Amino acid sequence: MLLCRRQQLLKPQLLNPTNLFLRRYGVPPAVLNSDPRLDKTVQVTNSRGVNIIHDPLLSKGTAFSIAERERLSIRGLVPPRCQEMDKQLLRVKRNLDDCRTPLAKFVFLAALQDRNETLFYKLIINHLDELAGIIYTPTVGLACLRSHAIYRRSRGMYFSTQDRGSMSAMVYNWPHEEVDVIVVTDGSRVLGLGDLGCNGMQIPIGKLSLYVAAGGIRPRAVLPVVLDVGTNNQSLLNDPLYMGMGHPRIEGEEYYSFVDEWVTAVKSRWPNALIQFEDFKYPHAYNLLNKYRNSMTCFNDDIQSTSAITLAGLLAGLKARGMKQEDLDQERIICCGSGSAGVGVVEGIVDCMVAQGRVKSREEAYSRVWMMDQHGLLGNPQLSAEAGHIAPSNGKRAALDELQRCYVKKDLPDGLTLEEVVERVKPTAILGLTGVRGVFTEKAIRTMAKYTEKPLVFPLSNPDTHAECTAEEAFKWTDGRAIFASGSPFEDVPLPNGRIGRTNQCNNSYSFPGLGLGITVSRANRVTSSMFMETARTIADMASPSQLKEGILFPGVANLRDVSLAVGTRVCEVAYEEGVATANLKEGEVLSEVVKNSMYTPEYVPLVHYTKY
Ligand SMILES: NC(=O)C1=CN([C@@H]2O[C@H](COP(=O)(O)OP(=O)(O)OC[C@H]3O[C@@H](n4cnc5c(N)ncnc54)[C@H](OP(=O)(O)O)[C@@H]3O)[C@@H](O)[C@H]2O)C=CC1
Ligand SMILES: CC(=O)C(=O)O
Ligand SMILES: [Mg+2]
Repeated sequence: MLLCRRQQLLKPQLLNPTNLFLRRYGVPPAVLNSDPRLDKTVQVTNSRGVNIIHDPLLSKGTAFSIAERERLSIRGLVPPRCQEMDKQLLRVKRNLDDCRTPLAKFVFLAALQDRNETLFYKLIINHLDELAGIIYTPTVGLACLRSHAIYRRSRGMYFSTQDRGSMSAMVYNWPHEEVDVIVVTDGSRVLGLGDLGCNGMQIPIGKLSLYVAAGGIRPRAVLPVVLDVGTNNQSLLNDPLYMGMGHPRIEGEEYYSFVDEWVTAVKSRWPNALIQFEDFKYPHAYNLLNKYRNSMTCFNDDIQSTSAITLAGLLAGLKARGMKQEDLDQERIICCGSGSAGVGVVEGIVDCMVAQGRVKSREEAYSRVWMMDQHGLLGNPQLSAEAGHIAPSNGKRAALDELQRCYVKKDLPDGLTLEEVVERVKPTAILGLTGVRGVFTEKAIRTMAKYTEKPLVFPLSNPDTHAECTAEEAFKWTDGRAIFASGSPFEDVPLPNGRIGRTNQCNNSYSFPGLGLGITVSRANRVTSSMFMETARTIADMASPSQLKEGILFPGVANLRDVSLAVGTRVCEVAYEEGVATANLKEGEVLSEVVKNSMYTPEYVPLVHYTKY
């Protein structure tokens, strides 16, 4: 039954409309020839009539030409005047501006995406700076919290505990044959908002919207997925509108075999698709990454691409202070948060220090980083006992895993507070990956600024309400000297002396779209560690000297497409250098051009109806 449906689907293709093609596909040349856009490519579809209007990947709203209306049987089904995209953009932007709240804008944009993806992406790309904060953090966080209340229409695929044993059939319910990128979450740690169960679906949708808008992946080749393994969020379980499974999360072997069934199903239909694991709680995030990274094309966004952009921030931060990128080992870095993102980030920093060759060993690199969790510093329990304290590791804290143990400081008492650690360590950089507002206290930041001329203050948690401190606080507590980067966007801060405290957004949205682009174009069969380090280096080199002088570390969000092109090209090169690329390059092809030309741009192309008899 499912296979029959699959066979019925004709893969829409972009083809050159030569006469031969027209004859082969039986489209009356007279109709096609009257289309003024025949010099462009055409898109062939087996849909017609109202189905075209209701298909967001095909619909053009009022922009169907008269010839198209004729040949697609939609004459009379749309208003008479053909309006090109510029008029449509004017209308949707006005409507968007009329929305009073960010959440209302989110709902409006989601509805537009569900009606007409071409127009949606054109609008997003034209106003990336303004709209990234709606379709992505911070507003997407609010949308996740309220997802069960604002739900309008389904997007993506849900695999739940009631689907065990059926997943390899279910994947054929997805209507598109080609899938390049899948973003999957189990909703267990959505941004800094905790367990939101299947409401977490807004995250894969938002990430994939950036894959398309910034990374140039084709809209029909992306698939957002939620694995609904239950939720431990009691208020969602109690809410009659909640749409997910109404039981607590499955754990242990049951959980891992559920994910395994899903992975097997997805790989059976789309063996080459890139899978991005997103917002899985610790330690599932690491366990899944370690289980699959060596056998398929996948990565964990929170662990690996967060590491890339944070490393980029530190490398650019060195240059902003007149140092060299190779001076990374000179930094003293406190990382608040030793979960998925925190450990991923510090591992990336250590990898880079080792690669730069200024430290003699990995152990020496560890000594430049101090890790904290909610119980304080990962330190030496024996020293706590000597100081008369009960160390958190003595009951309060779950046992540290292998990676976390590398960062334990033998010379400092376990469980020291941030203020105490800052006083002893005199850090040059402080990273926040806790998901907790207020972790960067005034005392800690002021003490840091006492010892460091230009402290790097990076409250990286999302959404903005969960950032460890605000931009205003960071600049106030450092007398305007901080170099500031946050996970969610903050406005620049006017300083008393007429200067402006520049803010940077340090979010994995700078890295994953380009990574996906490079991996897709090269058809890499593995995602390698070097891809992340090279992503960091590429982004770290993008700010101009004058921007760096002002404390600007990265190009603005409006330039995400350029960033993704640069990252995509470098990742593609790495894929060929490391022998994991499977796409054949033609003699004389320039990689940057290949990557650039492969990027999707939202334009209407003439539609041609064709049914295979
Ligand atoms: N900017 C970006 O691009 C990204 C930002 N993030 C953000 O990072 C945050 C954390 O994500 P993730 O690592 O996956 O989450 P985890 O739940 O895996 O880890 C959270 C960590 O923070 C620690 N923590 C909690 N409270 C405090 C506190 N008061 N002081 C110090 N540490 C504390 C926890 O300690 P304990 O184990 O003791 O509870 C744990 O180690 C989220 O808010 C997320 O939005 C994530 C990915 C990308
Ligand atoms: C940005 C991101 O991936 C997170 O906050 O989880
Ligand atoms: Mg995430």
